[in-house]
Amino acid sequence: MSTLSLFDDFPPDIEQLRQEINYHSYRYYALDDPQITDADYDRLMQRLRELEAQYPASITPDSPTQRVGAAPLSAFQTVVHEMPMLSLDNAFSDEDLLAFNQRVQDRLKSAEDIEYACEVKLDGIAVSLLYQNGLLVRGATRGDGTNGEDITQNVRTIKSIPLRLHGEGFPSVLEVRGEIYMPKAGFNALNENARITGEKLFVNPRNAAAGSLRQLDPRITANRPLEMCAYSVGWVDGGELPSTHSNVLAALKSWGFLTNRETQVAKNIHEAIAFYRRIGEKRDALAYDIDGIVFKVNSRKLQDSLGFISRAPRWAIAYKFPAQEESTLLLDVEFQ
Ligand SMILES: NC(=O)c1cnc(OC2CCCC2)nc1N
Repeated sequence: MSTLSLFDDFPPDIEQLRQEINYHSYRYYALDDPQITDADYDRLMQRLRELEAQYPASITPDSPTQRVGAAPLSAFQTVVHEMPMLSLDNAFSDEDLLAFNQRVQDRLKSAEDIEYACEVKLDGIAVSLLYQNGLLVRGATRGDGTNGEDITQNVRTIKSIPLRLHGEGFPSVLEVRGEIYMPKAGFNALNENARITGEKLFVNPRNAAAGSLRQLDPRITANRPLEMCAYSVGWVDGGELPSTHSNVLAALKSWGFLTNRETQVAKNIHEAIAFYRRIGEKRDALAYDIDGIVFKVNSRKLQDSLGFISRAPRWAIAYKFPAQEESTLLLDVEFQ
């Protein structure tokens, strides 16, 4: 059956309604600027569910009604990352950061100021999302950097993860990397509910996010308040990326991803340190846990010439904040 005839048989508003809902999701999650109320959004979703129940053949994998799969998995499959997911070198003082900047300049044989992209370091679970021709085909944990776990069913339930990329100009193969985390408010509500129902409490939002992603039943994951923030690109094919990391983040936002609003470009390492101070002062007021700031050489050409030391890039460093109040760590198997 040709696509044309497929849609000929259904009222055209099913596809149009789907696109309208996806547009409102884009405005809500990527632009943080919704045009309709949550109640109106829910009414549109209810309408789509009714129409798809009437015309089941019209359902597409990227329909917003298809986020929660049915059958729980018996186990997670292993995914081999086409490009290793790297870890980050740490800095614990201004001196460490200045030394990092000096190493970058020495390596580049340049005394020029280095421009840095400055990002909050979200305290969640690193994840890889693979898109082919704009459709989400795979979600995986970082694992050991080379082998991760296939959690596609679970990432599909997270509303800030687009099932289909928005807009255009994206490469035919695009691997987006980011952090899945649980905002503080969602964590507190989840634990409040667990207290009432006598279920296990989570120690902190990171553990709660890891526990929620580790569920073999996606219906449980679907009920957890998880968000995903994109912060880099891995494997790319069939297209070019912008020349700076900050413009890659802008492109990811235009394609429908949540990117962190605190992100800024520092002209040099001294502005980077000022950014670290400023975010450090507002850390407790942020809606999510962070454990530092990630500084990345903004020029992707310079990133390529700097390369990596074994598993950590020479072009990026995490400047950590002092650990917050130590919580009694319950034994809990976690995703890396
Ligand atoms: N937890 C974060 O928020 C975070 C982690 N990692 C990175 O970038 C790494 C990825 C590959 C080299 C630099 N950025 C982040 N914002």
